[in-house]
Amino acid sequence: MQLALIKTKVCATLYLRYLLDFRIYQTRRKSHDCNTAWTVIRHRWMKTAPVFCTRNTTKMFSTQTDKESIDMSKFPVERIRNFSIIAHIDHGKSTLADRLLEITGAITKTQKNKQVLDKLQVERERGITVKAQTASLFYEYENQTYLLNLIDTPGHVDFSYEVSRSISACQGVLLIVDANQGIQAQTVANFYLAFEAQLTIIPVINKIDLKNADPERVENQIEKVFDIPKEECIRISAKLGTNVDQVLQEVVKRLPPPTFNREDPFKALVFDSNFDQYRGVIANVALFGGCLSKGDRIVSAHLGKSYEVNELGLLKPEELPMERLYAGQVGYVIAGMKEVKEAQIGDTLYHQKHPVEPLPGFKPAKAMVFAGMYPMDQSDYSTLRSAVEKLTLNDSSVTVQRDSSLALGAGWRLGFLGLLHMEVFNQRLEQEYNASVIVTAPTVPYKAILSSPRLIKEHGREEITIVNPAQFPDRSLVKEYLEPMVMGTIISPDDYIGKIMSVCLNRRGIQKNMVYIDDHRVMMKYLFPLNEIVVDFYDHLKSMSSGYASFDYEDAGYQAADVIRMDILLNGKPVEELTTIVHRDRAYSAGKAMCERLQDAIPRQMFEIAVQAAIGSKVIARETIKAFRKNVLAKCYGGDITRKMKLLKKQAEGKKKMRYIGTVQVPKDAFINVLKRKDK
Ligand SMILES: Nc1nc2c(ncn2[C@@H]2O[C@H](COP(=O)(O)OP(=O)(O)OP(=O)(O)O)[C@@H](O)[C@H]2O)c(=O)[nH]1
Repeated sequence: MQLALIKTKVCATLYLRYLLDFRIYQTRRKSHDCNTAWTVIRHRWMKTAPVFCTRNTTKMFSTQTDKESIDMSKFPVERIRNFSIIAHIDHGKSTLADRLLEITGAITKTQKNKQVLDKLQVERERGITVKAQTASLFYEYENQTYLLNLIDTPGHVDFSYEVSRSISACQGVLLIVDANQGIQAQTVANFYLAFEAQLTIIPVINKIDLKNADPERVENQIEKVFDIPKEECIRISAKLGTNVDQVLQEVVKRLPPPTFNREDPFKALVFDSNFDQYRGVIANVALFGGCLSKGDRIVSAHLGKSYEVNELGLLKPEELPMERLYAGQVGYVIAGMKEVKEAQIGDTLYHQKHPVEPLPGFKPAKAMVFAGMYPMDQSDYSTLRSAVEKLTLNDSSVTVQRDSSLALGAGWRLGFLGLLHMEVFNQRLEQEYNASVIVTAPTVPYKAILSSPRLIKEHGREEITIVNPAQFPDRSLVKEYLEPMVMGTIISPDDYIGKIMSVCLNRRGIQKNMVYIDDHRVMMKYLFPLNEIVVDFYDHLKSMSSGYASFDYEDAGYQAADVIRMDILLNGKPVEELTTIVHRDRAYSAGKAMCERLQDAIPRQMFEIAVQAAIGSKVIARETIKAFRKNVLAKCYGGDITRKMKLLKKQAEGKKKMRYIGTVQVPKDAFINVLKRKDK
């Protein structure tokens, strides 16, 4: 009795302290935003309250720890919500995810926890999500505990396949739109991914705390472009926490629970996978039926290999081992897989004894950008090889092929999902493995329909894919070349329409559609050859529109193209790494521009350098890099002109000889810089 009295007294004191805290917090922030303040207070309360309160009181303030004891075998599927956050880059997915984790008590609110779901160093530095992360959150709503599985998705076009797989593990999505920037190209692309998967979409307008925020305008855009009534939008500030609690409530109210059955045979979708040095592959899975226990034998549908489950559990976001996972839940599985290639994103897992139809939508990652990668110093080859091997263990979407070049030595030809993917890979090599590499200009995969019986026999088929321009077959051996196309979406303020159209035309873009999404912003659809946009199109678009235009693209298959191979010769010797594939109509201008850029990029040397662009044996452009010239006449004061002429002639002969035997030093960064174009 006395103990109960003490407990009540302490609780009352604490309560008063927190009320006081609440006032102080509000005044300090000079804001009247009760929700934000309440979130902070509630969080502090949650940390101390369980010590003093009875179980019923604690239930009001859900903590993660007491939920760990929940018996998942009895947890009803109706109280599970699987959802994803999708948005244009930088619209605040990771920040909102962090807030949701804080509210549900999965993490504490400290500065260190910024971007908890963005685990890679490059992610935190660049502020982009590269690998999707998952967290299971327990949330208390109307005296019921809900299990909310949040799947954070990457925000860049390069990773749209991962986004599509994450989405297929969900029943609904939060579509985040920045209250200042409004709908951007990637918002549209992500919306359609969710819409086509028939998911419930909750539009969330973020960053309402910004001075230039105009949530009203964004709501109108959402209504116009996506046909979602503007009343359904939730206005939040993920940074301050404003209305974030409402987001969780709406997730519970609006999203349907998964409809999967525990009695069905076990079936799970792999929507992400990571490699752990000590434990092997950790596959993130969503259970579409049945249940999975430790020790079960499972099979991956794509490779048909079988494994024994060593460990499984929930992600909160750290791993929480469990004995079993049930239909409707999302978690991780460790089953002795040695490479991420064994747990490919989109693959299906099933019980060895109960085979099932694989889930639809699986496609192996498709590399869209290829580049050569060589060690800066050939003696570092083996160190770099082990670094590349380790990184590719963790990223199944990178394709690796051995390659070697006269100028750069032994290396690899790597295939990436896109340019950002390639840059991130390089950055990780440098940061995590301290490797320094030379990367050649990226190219896209072309196709050729062969006509030469010899080549058809050699390849065993008529259609071949060419990922290295140096291996581009000659026109005379080919019926037709095909190039990869993409459907691009550009959203921009209408002030820049003229400039954007001329750049798109310059890049062989064909306009397919143009609509106003509000009074000043326009959305344009263009069909582009991938090659034209892969290197620097987005940078140009951004700079010409003062950063306002956004761009996204999706695969649009292959199309016949009149493309040819252009070689670059330095003093008559072809440099394989600079060979490119260009459209015939642009060969002259591209060749001239390449020569000019190389002239700037290659420093003057002791002998003259002829920089030439050639198609077959025909030289189409030429620039000359003048030699350094020692003043051989310095010591001739006055005197006979014939002596001077003799000295100059001797010098010229020496240079000529040197030109044939000397090797041209090409700076390493020239290999990528020469391909960047200047659009007018
Ligand atoms: N003012 C303000 N800034 C915000 C808010 N939410 C996010 N930000 C900021 O916006 C920037 C981008 O936020 P992120 O959460 O990294 O965005 P993201 O969508 O996860 O980005 P990607 O992972 O690259 O797709 C960060 O600098 C955040 O601090 C908000 O509500 N208000």
